Amino acid sequence: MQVRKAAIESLADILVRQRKAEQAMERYGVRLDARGRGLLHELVYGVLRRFYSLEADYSRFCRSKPDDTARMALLIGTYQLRYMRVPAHAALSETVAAVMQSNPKAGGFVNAVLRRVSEHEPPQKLKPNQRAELPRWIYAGWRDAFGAEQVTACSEALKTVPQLSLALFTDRDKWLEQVTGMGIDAVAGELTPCAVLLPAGTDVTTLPGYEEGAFTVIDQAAQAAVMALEPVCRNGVILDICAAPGGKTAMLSHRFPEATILAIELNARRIPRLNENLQRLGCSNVQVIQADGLNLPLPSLSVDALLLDAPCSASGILRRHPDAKFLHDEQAVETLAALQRRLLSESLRVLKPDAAMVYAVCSIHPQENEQVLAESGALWDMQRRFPDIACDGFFHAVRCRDGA
Ligand SMILES: C[S@@+](CC[C@H](N)C(=O)[O-])C[C@H]1O[C@@H](n2cnc3c(N)ncnc32)[C@H](O)[C@@H]1O
Repeated sequence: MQVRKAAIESLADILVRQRKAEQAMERYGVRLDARGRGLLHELVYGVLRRFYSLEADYSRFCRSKPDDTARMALLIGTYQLRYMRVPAHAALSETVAAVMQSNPKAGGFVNAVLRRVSEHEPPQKLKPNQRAELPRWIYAGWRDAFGAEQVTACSEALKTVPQLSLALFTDRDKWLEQVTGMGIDAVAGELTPCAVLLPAGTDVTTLPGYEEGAFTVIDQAAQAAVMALEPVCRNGVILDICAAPGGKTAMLSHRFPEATILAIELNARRIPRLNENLQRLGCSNVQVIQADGLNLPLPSLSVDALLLDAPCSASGILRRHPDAKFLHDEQAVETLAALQRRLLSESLRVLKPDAAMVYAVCSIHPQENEQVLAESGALWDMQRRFPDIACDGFFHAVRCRDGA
């Protein structure tokens, strides 16, 4: 019951107060043991991944509009009935007991609605966005930009629990041999020469080489953006703008050991973790600088290569962060796109004329992709990867030298 109560409170934080899932679960799951936290994660992320069909499911049986607490309880109750192996009577009684702790009056209503859910099949008729488990505006935007078939393929991938994706800094074949010898199901990723995929839920700290910094956790589509940065001259300066928590910084550091990497991060609270990660991963050629990417502390035409991994709406990584569906709306995407354009313009200012540059975002909205680059005055070789089982959705673009 305590786990369901924490799930109701976490979901209210995310869906009503627009807080991030990780922060909400940290707050309400603090008194739970490891097993309880695992169940809390499953309930909260499961509901966020399947929100639209769950809502359509229980709403059929509501005669009045549930208040926020009852709504969260109905979501987790319906999720357990449809997707978990919890016996129906336990799902009902535990969820009702949890909601009664915060709102005793809602118990009878939640009980009655969940009972009816348990007695019926899921609804056959769902709107396209409900079937895709996407907000209407994302569904419509992607359908118009990429076609209905592509949205269906993306949405199926976004409903899944992602595998663990690593970038290895050591010999991949040898490492894979060692890990598979331990009975762990690991395979090489296809998008980069250092990518490895492991089953969802694998504890990275138990893998060989963790202590020695032999790998970092980073999706292989994001790795491909780093690999797209062309080699720079020895002793060159590479700027990594928007660097924390440092997955791409670490890759840059290992890929270009003779360069100096300047890792620029605005948010002071994210810098300790960035430093810790870089230290653990043995990145001795990185200098971390707290600065605003909109006002870089560097002269014009001074850097040899640059990676701009801009803040974005995270639409490509909804399977990892399903809360992002509820944290951004169309207006927020426009605001982010305006920021991305300004970061791009400042990046271009500090680049040497013939320098290499990659623009990257973990969103696939055209507004944050090609539309950001359209007025940059440069030509770009663009790559949009749609989310699938083996990788996140991601966009990166390499500046073409002859367009610079
Ligand atoms: C997409 S994340 C970067 C992920 C990172 N590159 C990695 O691979 O681990 C975006 C980061 O940009 C930072 N950021 C946002 N606005 C910024 C700005 N104006 N200047 C520099 N960093 C900024 C955020 O604090 C956040 O850490």
